[in-house]
Amino acid sequence: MKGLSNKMFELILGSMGLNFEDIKWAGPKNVHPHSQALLHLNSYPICPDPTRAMGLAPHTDSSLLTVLYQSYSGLQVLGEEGIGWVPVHPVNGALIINLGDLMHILSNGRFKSAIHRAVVNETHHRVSAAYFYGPPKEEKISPLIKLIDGDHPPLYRAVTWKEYLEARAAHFDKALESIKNKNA
Ligand SMILES: O=C(O)CCC(=O)C(=O)O
Ligand SMILES: [Fe+2]
Repeated sequence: MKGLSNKMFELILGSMGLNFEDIKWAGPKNVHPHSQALLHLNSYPICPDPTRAMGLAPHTDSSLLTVLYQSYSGLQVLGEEGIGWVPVHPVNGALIINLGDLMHILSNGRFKSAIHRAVVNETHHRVSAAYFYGPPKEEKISPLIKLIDGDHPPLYRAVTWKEYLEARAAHFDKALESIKNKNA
């Protein structure tokens, strides 16, 4: 899981013309980043009336990225501008990659964290496993210096993963807003 997450992170950085050398804690190229991760196991029992229950309420993940396995359909992602909830169905042998708020901050908003939720169903006990991948505890995450210029000021102040989780506890879905630079 860690190897896959490192690779995904490297590819995402690459798409912005960057690599691990641009991230202090990630270390030089070809050396694995000193990341940390958390595993969440979710269980959603069969529900006789899914219209009256929510599996997991809408949220963004706080991680840099999340690798998600789901046993049965139920994950939904909120599309942009009136598209509404889009189901993400499981594909045999495939995992889902969700971008989290720390990636949103690190990329200075180029990569948006995805709002998603999980719904329950009448026929299947559903399980999912979410592997949250992020920086080491003490490392501050801020918009990467190479993505900042006169036209692109840093949108967010620097936070550790722990500090960001504290902002989430205090501000819920307004956490990203709460660490936004005033002049940005
Ligand atoms: O059960 C799912 O598909 C979603 C799980 C999830 O979003 C989470 O654990 O953060
Ligand atoms: Fe999530």
